[in-house]
Amino acid sequence: EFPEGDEGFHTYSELTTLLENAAADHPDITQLSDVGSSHEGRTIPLMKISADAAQDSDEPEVLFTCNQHAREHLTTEMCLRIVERFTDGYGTDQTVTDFVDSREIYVIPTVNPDGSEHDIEGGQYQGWRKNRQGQGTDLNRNWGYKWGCCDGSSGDPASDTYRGESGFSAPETAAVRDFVNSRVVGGEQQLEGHIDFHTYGELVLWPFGHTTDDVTEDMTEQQAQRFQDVGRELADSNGYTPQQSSDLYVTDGDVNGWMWGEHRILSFTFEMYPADGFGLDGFYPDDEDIAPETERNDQAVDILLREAGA
Ligand SMILES: NS(=O)(=O)N[C@@H](Cc1ccccc1)C(=O)O
Ligand SMILES: [Zn+2]
Repeated sequence: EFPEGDEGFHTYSELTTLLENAAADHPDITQLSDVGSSHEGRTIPLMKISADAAQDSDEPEVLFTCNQHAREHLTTEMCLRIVERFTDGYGTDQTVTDFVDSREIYVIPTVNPDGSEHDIEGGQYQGWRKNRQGQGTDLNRNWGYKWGCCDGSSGDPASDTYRGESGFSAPETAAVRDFVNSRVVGGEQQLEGHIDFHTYGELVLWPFGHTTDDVTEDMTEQQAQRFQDVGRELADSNGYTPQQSSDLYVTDGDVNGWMWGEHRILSFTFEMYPADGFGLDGFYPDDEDIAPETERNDQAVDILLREAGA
């Protein structure tokens, strides 16, 4: 359970109930399923939001993933905000209605349910980041593009950036990989945009993380320019700072590298509130901060949905 005073955050069972209720209340525009199970056997839920959700329409698809890192609970609330806004707002909010009618929106509110539940064990924050496999794998170093290539992760199982034994050695990254791979239809990847939500630092990040080069064998100058242009527009909308992720620090095996490197999906990381300098406390904002700090990204979500159709 969350500590006293932080009841506004959703536990795994509470988020599961919220998703089930949203699907029951909006049967025509939602399809609740899952992408597989975690190391400890928890289902990793997948919520699809789209008009005629039960059909695979020929519309641009977008994915939002949250809570790769266990202690970053505000990101779970960010994904639940997206679910609630695009279900409750359908038929009343014009922008929401237009996107639900013209896109297929996929939301995974927790990629790391085991780690997230461990982090709040006994109603005390554990400061936990990784999954619960052995001493834990950092899911955001376990993706199979340039895995372990560039000193952007650790080979020490005790490290908080332990990359795992191999790319996709964690069942959680493998499950999301399998879902994204399944969206290649007729040789075409249907997903065009992705945001992976993290805390904290108030940043908009884009690939690549494994090199400080803007242009590589998998990123042309024009493609790098598009990441910069869209990244800056996203950051203008929420007041975050835009930058290539390697300008922050070098990482390898991160999700954005794989989404773009493997599938050419326009993939960003958002580091949410707070900005900086709070140490471990920065991962544990008050639940009074949930509404303002998730709504702060509504416009950015709309920008990504627009870009997916561009
Ligand atoms: N949320 S965080 O504090 O772990 N920061 C993220 C930042 C990050 C995210 C995506 C690519 C490169 C770097 C991390 O995975 O290190
Ligand atoms: Zn993170």
